[in-house]
Amino acid sequence: MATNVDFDLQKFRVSEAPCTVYYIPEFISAFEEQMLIQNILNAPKPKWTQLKRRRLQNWGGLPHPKGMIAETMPQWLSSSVDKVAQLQVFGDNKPNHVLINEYLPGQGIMAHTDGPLFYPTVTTISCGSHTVLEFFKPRNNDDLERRSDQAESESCDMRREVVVSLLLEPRSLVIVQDDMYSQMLHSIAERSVDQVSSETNIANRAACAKRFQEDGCFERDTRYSLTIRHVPKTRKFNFKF
Ligand SMILES: O=C(O)CCC(=O)C(=O)O
Ligand SMILES: [Fe+2]
Repeated sequence: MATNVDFDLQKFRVSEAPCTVYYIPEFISAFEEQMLIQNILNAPKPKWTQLKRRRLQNWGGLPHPKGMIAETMPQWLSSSVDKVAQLQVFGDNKPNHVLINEYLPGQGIMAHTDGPLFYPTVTTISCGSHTVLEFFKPRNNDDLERRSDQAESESCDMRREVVVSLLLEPRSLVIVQDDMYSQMLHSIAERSVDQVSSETNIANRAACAKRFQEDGCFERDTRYSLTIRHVPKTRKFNFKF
């Protein structure tokens, strides 16, 4: 997909979802996808953070309310980050943080919000497999405070009603902003097969490949997601002796 200043993002707006979601299929090529997966898997072992039910890599620094100590992005990641930056969804800011999640079939992420640190924009490139990202209304104000690290330690997944779902195909980019970012929780169910039908209320289904237009069950493969965001507060590392 070519990206330039004349690129019309509005064409990719998911009008069936609350404000605001953009979904761009085939945002990266199959070659770029393979290179990303290869580099993710070649990262040094200490780059992985092992959670109870999935593992992740943090690039660009560790986000912190007091400011992120910024680290240079590796070359293999910066071309994808630049491609997203060209869409200008972060205004004049350049995205400076990438969280990479690995999901084996059957793995997911509990309902959470990404919090005020990155508001109002979060963008995600999917590699290796499709998945279904589900959005929920919060049950109360505390619910909106749930971060993914807290959600991870929750023992039971208290059911909420799905408001809307997005089908994220491999090589796609999804952009979530505004109320959809701040007023709803999102999660990926721990399933190895996703059922797609009119009942599953997938807001971007019309924008997906032909195979997803027919009702059916779709097996997940291993998925790597690159969540690319802008952390406004950064600081230099201080040595304290
Ligand atoms: O893997 C995804 O698409 C979602 C990841 C996510 O929600 C997060 O890391 O906060
Ligand atoms: Fe998230």
